[in-house]
Amino acid sequence: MGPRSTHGRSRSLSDPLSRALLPPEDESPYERDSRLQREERAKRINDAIDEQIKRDKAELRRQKNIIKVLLLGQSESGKSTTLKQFQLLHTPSAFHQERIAWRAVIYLNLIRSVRRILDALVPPDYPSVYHPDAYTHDTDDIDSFLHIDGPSASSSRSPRFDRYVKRLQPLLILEQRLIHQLAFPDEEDDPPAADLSPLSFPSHIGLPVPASQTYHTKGGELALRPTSNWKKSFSFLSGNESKSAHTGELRGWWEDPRDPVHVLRKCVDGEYGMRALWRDPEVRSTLERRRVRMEESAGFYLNDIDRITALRYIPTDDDVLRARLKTIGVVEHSFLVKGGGSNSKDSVEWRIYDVGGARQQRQAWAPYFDDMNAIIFLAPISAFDQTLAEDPRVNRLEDSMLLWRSVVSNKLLASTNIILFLNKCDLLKVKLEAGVSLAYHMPSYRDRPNDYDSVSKYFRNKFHALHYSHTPNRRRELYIHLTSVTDKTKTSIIISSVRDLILKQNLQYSRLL
Ligand SMILES: Nc1nc2c(ncn2[C@@H]2O[C@H](COP(=O)(O)OP(=O)(O)OP(=O)(O)O)[C@@H](O)[C@H]2O)c(=O)[nH]1
Ligand SMILES: [Mg+2]
Repeated sequence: MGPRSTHGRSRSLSDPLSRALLPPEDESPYERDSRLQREERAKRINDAIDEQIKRDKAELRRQKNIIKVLLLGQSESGKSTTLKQFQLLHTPSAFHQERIAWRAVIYLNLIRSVRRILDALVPPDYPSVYHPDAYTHDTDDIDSFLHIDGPSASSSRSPRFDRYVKRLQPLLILEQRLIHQLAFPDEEDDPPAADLSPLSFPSHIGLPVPASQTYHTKGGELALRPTSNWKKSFSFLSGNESKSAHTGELRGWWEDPRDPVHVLRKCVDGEYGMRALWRDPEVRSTLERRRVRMEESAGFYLNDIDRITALRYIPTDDDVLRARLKTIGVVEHSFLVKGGGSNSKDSVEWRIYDVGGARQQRQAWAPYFDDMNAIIFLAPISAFDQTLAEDPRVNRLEDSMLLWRSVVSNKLLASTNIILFLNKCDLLKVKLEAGVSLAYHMPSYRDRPNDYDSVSKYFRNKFHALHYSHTPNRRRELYIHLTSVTDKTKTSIIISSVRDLILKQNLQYSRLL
């Protein structure tokens, strides 16, 4: 069992019958009363049928010992990371086997961070530096980011930005090659070199192939459909895994000159290499001035450049949990857990559904609403000063709250258990300690203390109150956890308790039937 895609079951929103069912215009008061009574009776019958269908479904699931859990929340809230934690806990050997496949995603995350830094450093009126022609400029004629932004602007003319771009350009070409390899794992060869240019950075990757159903890179972020077989490309040691006849040593990708690790390694050292870029104090201060906090961005590996670019690098569990690959569509992952059925010896099949959280992806959620045992909703509370990637006018926390309100008020979910993860608490702590003020971004916080305990308590109460005032089912208990789902140890404890809770509620519910 493993991830598989599920197709959307669409629900028609328009009702062509409703106009035909409007009451006649010349209806008498008596006719109106009896019509309303008829309609009321019909509604009661209808509701009873709906309820019965739901019970039948639940009963069928119970007999088959299936538990279904839906992960919801905005993009980058941590849904896929939570799914990885479930996998790590219940199918650890499969998770470990797949670690190697994440190498390519982690390389791509690292390159994306480099590209984001270069994007942030590019001066507003800079010529199209990412265009290949830009590299023919006499670098001394081009103002650097240091020159344009800094107070000493008029005194220094440094071409450092251009030197970084030039030095790191092979990474940007490698990025396209990796995307192609992940998107088309069945192709033996690299795309022809001619396909790799011209490059159009920073915000739109010039793809070497026509836009495909398999993946997209809007905003420079890679996303793969669940049907894509991307793990295949990097799942083995370069296809030529073998033992050396002389030494008996394992031979792998590091011996393949075309492996991406070699290009990466060439870009690490030197005055304008990756390591120097990230350590450059002037780069850091420009990032700070422009309020770009790389440490809190998804897929952050800049503090691990040497380890990640080592010849024989194999991702650790933590690396895989931190890897960022945006979800599109719906991914289903299932596994068996011993015990917990109505008979304690039974195995229960768990099916976890991980959806895409970006705004364009949310219409795929509703068809899954009427058939779930529980929902785990993730709200990243560190995001109070950030805006959505898909719409920079919308504050992320505000979006999370609106989403939360619409989920808890949804009638289809009235009898579904809801567990709330107030996530990214590690980042929240760091942010508050760095002095970022919640009240500045959320005036309703007023003059309360800007420390982790007060802020997390405030959010807990806020989300709880939204549930209380909008739920159609006041008897539904809400369970709230403060989480950092990239933390393996803490999250495994939370997941175990969530799992036991869902099982208990499922048994209680089935006893009521
Ligand atoms: N530091 C930190 N990073 C986190 C936490 N939760 C998730 N992340 C990281 O945030 C990024 C986004 O997480 P995902 O799990 O991919 O988010 P998602 O909700 O699946 O996003 P979509 O697929 O776009 O809907 C990943 O790089 C995660 O490793 C957390 O609690 N703390
Ligand atoms: Mg995801």
